[in-house]
Amino acid sequence: MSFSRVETSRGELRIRESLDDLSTDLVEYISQLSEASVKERGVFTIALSGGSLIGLLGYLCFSFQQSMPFAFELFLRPNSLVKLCETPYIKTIDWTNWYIFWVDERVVAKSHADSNYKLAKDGLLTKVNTSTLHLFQLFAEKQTVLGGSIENSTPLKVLNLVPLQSKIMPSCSFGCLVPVIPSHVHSSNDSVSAEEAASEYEFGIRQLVRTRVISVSDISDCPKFDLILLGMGPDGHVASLFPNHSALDVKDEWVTFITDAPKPPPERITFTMPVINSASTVAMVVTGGTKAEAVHLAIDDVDVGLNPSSLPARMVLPTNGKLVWFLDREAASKLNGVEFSE
Ligand SMILES: O=C1O[C@H](COP(=O)(O)O)[C@@H](O)[C@H](O)[C@H]1O
Repeated sequence: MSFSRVETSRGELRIRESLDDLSTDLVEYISQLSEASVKERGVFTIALSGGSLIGLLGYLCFSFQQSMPFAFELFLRPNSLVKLCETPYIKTIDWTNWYIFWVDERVVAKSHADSNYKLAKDGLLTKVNTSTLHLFQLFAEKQTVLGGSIENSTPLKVLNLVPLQSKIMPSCSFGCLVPVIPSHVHSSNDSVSAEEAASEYEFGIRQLVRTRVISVSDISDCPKFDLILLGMGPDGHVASLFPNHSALDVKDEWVTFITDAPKPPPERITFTMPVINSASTVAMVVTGGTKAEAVHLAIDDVDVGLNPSSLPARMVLPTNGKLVWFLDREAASKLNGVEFSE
């Protein structure tokens, strides 16, 4: 089985043979959502989880770097334009219009190895910024040699970087060149208690809903993120919503806190289930055989027992949005009716 895509009552299943294929598919999916959202509303609001998910997003940076050599080819031989405009080379992401949030955060310093912010910063945000910085530096060097001006550089236009350039580096000062705009990165306060961090984080989100950076749900007052990316633990927890925990019952808050997570560290803040289920799209990204049983219980038509909160992942079902599962072969191995060829 190389790739299987199945519609179920528990969302769309996208099952890939290898982690590489899964990562490519996930990144392609995110860039399509980002493009559609930026076209429609001018922004893309994405909430990240921590854990193994972040490693799978690395291709977001790679696909960007991959386009660079072709940009150079175009720069030196303008008639290669057609080739560069073909996918996947034109597939770039409008990072400046991304607004980034965290679905959950561990209450530790931002520099701590357990911090979900640090994980995404090191594994994604810094890499994106470094790639772009290199791209601009290389173009600028070439332009100087050829006596041109970087402002009119065709590669920048083709790679859709001209708006970025005028927005954040009108003076061509590379020092401040970062495509992911720092003020669009909304992480929680790491110097206060879990309770305060949750309420501050919710307050910040409320401001952005008020100014319509984040949309509002059509059926409640909840924020409607364009995309919420969720991982899942082997126990079926999502975000920092653990099985049978009272945080699963919180309905009147957007962000809550816990001090007794069964998985360390114990203190965490997390989006509540109503916020998760108000997103336009929720992507559940699950890999590895240790999660196969939870995947089966969360997706298949089975009786999970009396209490739905025994499996938080099964409670994820956007009310007015889309649920998509990105699974590798191992994670999908216990699903009913999915056949794998050798
Ligand atoms: O503790 C957490 O765990 C989940 C799942 O992590 P994984 O490493 O098993 O993929 C993660 O989604 C969540 O953000 C994190 O805080």
